[in-house]
Amino acid sequence: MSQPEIIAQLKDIIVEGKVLTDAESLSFYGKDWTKVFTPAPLAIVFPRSIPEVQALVRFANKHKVQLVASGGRTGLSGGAVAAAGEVVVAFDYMNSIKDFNPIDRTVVCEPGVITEQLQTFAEEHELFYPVDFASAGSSQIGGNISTNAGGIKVIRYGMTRDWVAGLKVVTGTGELLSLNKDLVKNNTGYDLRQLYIGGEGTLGFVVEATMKLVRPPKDLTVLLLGVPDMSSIMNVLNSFQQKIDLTAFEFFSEKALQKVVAKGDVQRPFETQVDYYALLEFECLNEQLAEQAMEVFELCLEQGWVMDGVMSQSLTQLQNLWRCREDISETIAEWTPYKNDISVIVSKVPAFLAEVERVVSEHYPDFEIIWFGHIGDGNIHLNILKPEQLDQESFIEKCHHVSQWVFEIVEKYQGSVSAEHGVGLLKKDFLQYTRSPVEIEYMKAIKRIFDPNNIMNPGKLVDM
Ligand SMILES: O=C(O)CC[C@@H](O)C(=O)O
Ligand SMILES: [Zn+2]
Repeated sequence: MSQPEIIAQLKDIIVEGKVLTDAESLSFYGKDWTKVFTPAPLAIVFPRSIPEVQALVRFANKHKVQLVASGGRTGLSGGAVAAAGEVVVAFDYMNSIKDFNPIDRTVVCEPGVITEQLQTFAEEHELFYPVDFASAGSSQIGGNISTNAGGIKVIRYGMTRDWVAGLKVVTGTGELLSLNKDLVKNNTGYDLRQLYIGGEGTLGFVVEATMKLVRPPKDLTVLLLGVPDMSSIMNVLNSFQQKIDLTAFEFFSEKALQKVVAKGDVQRPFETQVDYYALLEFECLNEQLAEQAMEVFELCLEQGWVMDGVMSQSLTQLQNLWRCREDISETIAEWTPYKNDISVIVSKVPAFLAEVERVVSEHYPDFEIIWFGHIGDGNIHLNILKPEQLDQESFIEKCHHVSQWVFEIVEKYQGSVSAEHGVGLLKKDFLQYTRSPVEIEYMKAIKRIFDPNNIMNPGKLVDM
């Protein structure tokens, strides 16, 4: 079937929604936040109902049309990129909250519901949706599920996976499956829901999700601490965790802070300049907890693990302190950074970091390195900034080369080459540092079952 014929047929299938083929839309919907791939989709379709999605998948199977699911496209691994004539399936019009069940504390969402929309809905009902990250204002629930989004509260609340009570999916053959039926207890064999969470759209589309909510945290307080070196950060984490249940424990380097402050919207938390900063958050429920936090803070000062610090006294101050950390990714985007999103178990972080630091400073002597991340759950974001005079291609080639050294350390420590951003196109070549060859074969076999014609986000995660 010719391309104009495919487009004409798409318009017949997506009756209620719309189909776009203009150059601007193709470019806009064909890329995510990686920005390194050149978008080249055939068309963008906007279904409005599950039957439309099913009809689309059946048509795509018949004519071997490749489909790429598209949410807010805030991904950082190229998982939602359409660079090879695919049809992008955007869920922007399947964006309503369909049901709320206060007894079960669940919300039924269409895939295009924006994360912030769900967070606000939960707040309006005196509840809380805890998966949070800087792109919550544009990312969509369907995308969050397909990438198993993490974010800044994982240490306390886990990843998106922990908040999915049930899923409706359309498989790669157009079958509609209702997975887990929102049950808390359901021991009836393989939990297929879990395959779609983090499946990066390679097994089919998430077309409805029942998300869990929880009681909101009370009296959140942030402590931002200046820390002389990476190993001290872990001592700080251990000292606080012995006494207080934390809702977040993040870190970033002085370089990262400098970039954010230079933008002009955020102020330095305190005058003292140190190499690293730890941001920790907890529910300051009573006087006793506040005193305990101060005691641990003083202990850390005495030990030389902390050089200076500030504790939030108001919601505004808490939000401003958070911006020192949350604004980093967007701020450094203008340097087209090469991103590493790596993790190990928390107890291995100090030794792991020491080795990665050594390799990075040896192999990137001339590049600016920005360290930050969710160190409390073992996840480090290592961003290498592109020098202005270096062209994009040579930069990526050099970074790819150094990545292998980093990933060898990841493998040695049994860590992950993608802690939360997903594999997509960017990390596909490095999957074997975290997954064994047999595991990868099983993954491919699973894909063949759900998507026998390899039409669902082909070329992402694994090559078939
Ligand atoms: O840009 C990055 O490398 C990380 C983005 C995001 O996961 C964050 O933690 O801010
Ligand atoms: Zn992150």
